[in-house]
Amino acid sequence: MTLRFGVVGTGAIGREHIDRITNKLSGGKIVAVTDVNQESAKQTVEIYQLDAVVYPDDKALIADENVDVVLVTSWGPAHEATVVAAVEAGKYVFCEKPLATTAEGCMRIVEAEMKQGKKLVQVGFMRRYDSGYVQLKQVIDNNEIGAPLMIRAAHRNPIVGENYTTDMAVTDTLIHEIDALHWLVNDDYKSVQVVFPRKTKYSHDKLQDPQLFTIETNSGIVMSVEVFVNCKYGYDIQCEVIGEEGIVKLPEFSSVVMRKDEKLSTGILNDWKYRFMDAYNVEIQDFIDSITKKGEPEGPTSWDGYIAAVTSDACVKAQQTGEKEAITLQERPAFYNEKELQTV
Ligand SMILES: NC(=O)C1=CN([C@@H]2O[C@H](COP(=O)(O)OP(=O)(O)OC[C@H]3O[C@@H](n4cnc5c(N)ncnc54)[C@H](O)[C@@H]3O)[C@@H](O)[C@H]2O)C=CC1
Ligand SMILES: O=C1[C@@H](O)[C@H](O)[C@@H](O)[C@H](O)[C@H]1O
Repeated sequence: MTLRFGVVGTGAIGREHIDRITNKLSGGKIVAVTDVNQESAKQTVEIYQLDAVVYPDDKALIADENVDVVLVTSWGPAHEATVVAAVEAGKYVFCEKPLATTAEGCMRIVEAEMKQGKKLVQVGFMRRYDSGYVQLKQVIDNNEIGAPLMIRAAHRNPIVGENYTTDMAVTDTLIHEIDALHWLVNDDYKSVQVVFPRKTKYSHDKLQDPQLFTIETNSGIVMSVEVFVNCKYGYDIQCEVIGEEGIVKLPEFSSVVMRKDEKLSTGILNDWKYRFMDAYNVEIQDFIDSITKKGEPEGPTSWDGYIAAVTSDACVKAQQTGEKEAITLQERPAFYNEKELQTV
């Protein structure tokens, strides 16, 4: 069985996912595309030589009975309307982060999905498919370092654009740690506080950079997460979990070691695309396989999208107040408890 994808948003990551579904993965095919920029949609069909219909908007694409899956790679604020419409039409959905820009929006998706009586939606939190994170989780789940007590993490981008503002350090960037860290330790968040260290001269007026988030979980694990998006030297993701009996850390990205000019050096990547390339491949292959073999996606759910949105709202509030802000989730519906999420 081949899953037929309709893509909403043919920008950067939309095209990358189209490329991987068409040329690298198995079991999927692009049959429809749309973009508010119709030229971009048409160009995409040409560039990737797709046998796909170009639709004027997401509604027309969702209505196509040849579309089994709606791949949502438009801008964040547009996600909710497309996902709700696709779910109401009974289509599977793979939605890039954020699932919706508000917790209420995510809850509307949760409700629409529960009404359909089966899981249809997966959120693009690809770190759960990164081999380093998967190894970290196995070590923690096997109790090899005892109970986790603290996490030290860092999310560093070399540079961001002029339109990237202080809140986007949360909604665009920290959101990946928000999803990955509670998943790593099987715990829910309780509170968050933010401090702003001395600002780098490389940042602009509307961006406080770097930022340091202290997030506490219900069991008392304290997570210190740095977001630094003008770090200059490269794209760098760090995560170290300190347990009662040992410490486990993400591996460094593998690169050759060079001896030259009296120096021993190794490369650092400069872009998330390369750092998480394998994770995106595994993530989307797993999405395709779980639907074709088991009838529903098994990756991050709409409820995970909701957790991320509630936490993200609290982090943005904490940026504004400077106070410790509570992170309060509604009770998890049994619908999202059915089985443990599977990853690679
Ligand atoms: N998982 C990850 O690591 C990453 C996730 N993302 C997420 O993917 C999404 C897209 O990001 P990019 O591709 O970088 O942005 P982009 O700006 O390159 O592409 C977005 C495309 O969506 C189109 N679009 C916007 N609203 C639309 C609508 N209502 N209907 C149809 N088309 C619409 C735009 O015209 C544009 O072509 C964002 O939500 C972003 O946060 C982006 C980069 C990495
Ligand atoms: O999702 C992503 C980007 O949108 C974001 O801007 C980067 O900070 C993240 O590292 C990347 O994974």
